[in-house]
Amino acid sequence: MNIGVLGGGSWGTAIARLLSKKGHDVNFYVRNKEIVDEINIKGENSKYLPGVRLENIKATSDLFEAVKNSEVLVLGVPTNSIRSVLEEIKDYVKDQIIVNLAKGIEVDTLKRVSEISEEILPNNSFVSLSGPSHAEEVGKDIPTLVVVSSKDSNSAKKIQHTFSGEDFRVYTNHDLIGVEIGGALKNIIALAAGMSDGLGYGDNTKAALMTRGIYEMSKLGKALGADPYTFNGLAGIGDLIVTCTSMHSRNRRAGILMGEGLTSDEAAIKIGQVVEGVKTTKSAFELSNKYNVSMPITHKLYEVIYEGLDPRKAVSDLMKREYKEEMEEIFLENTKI
Ligand SMILES: NC(=O)C1=CN([C@@H]2O[C@H](COP(=O)(O)OP(=O)(O)OC[C@H]3O[C@@H](n4cnc5c(N)ncnc54)[C@H](O)[C@@H]3O)[C@@H](O)[C@H]2O)C=CC1
Ligand SMILES: O=C(CO)COP(=O)(O)O
Repeated sequence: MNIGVLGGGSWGTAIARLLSKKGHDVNFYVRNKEIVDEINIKGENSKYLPGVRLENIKATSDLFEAVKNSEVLVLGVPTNSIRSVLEEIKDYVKDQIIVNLAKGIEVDTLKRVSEISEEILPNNSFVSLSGPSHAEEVGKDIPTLVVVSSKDSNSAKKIQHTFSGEDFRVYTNHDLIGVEIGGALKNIIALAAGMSDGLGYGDNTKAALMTRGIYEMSKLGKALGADPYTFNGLAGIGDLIVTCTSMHSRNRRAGILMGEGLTSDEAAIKIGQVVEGVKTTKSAFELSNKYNVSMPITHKLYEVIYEGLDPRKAVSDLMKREYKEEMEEIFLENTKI
């Protein structure tokens, strides 16, 4: 199959390699010309995925070239660049299936990536790929399980078969909202878990953040129309575990730096790659207000990032909240768990 992969960061590169190893013809759009040359001449993207050999991938800085003959188009750019990339390609796109890799909620519109795609490319099927999958490990063929979701189950199944391989097992899930919201919100909790590590707190604190974190992710998901059970799966708890515990995680590492005293901007510069959780914290904060969902961790993180609250004070504020029942009645209503 002829596949265009758009976005030459770590995840786009790992996925371009995975698809080319499966025998697909990969046209890889990378904005930076020096990286294009390095991939084509030396078979490496040393800035974003050092030490990983890239073979049979045609990198190009010509967006049209990557789009024109493709049957599937993979979006590997960060969430807040998706709109501008889709606007740029919309006149050349035919009937390709769009596969999104980004995990976030657009900050200006509070839209999920599927909603942005539907707005700009209403006639193209859209599939979201999510789950615990660091590029650094997929680039080394370490066994990984992910999930794909779409409103069109045939497209989801097609992408499941297109991407699955010996070391990369793809499930389908019918709950597109849950899959997208899980992937986006886990980055917020990973920032908080990293911050807890940076402050010198322990495993108890991190386990608490992860457990209460998945609860608030599920609550917002439910309010937005997701099946809360999806948050028990790969796109929910699975991705939350890997992002809160792995040193590959950009969000966790940024959180550690913030716990050590850096601002979110300083931390993001030091990481040198997209830290999606920073903007998603703002999106989720606004969604939780709009839908009247209590999300205390997200709200405290919002205050740390956008209002300069001291992270140690944020933890102490969370500890001093009124005593309550673990699960709210309203959440348990019509919930399968
Ligand atoms: N890195 C990982 O292990 C994983 C990342 N993701 C998600 O994938 C998305 C991309 O993440 P990474 O690859 O880690 O980011 P990254 O920071 O490594 O790379 C982002 C790439 O997008 C390019 N880009 C940004 N705006 C662009 C535009 N308008 N036009 C063309 N290129 C543009 C940048 O130049 C850069 O090459 C994020 O939403 C992230 O949450 C999901 C799963 C795993
Ligand atoms: O989504 C990811 C792993 O599943 C990547 O998370 P980070 O962006 O925090 O590295």
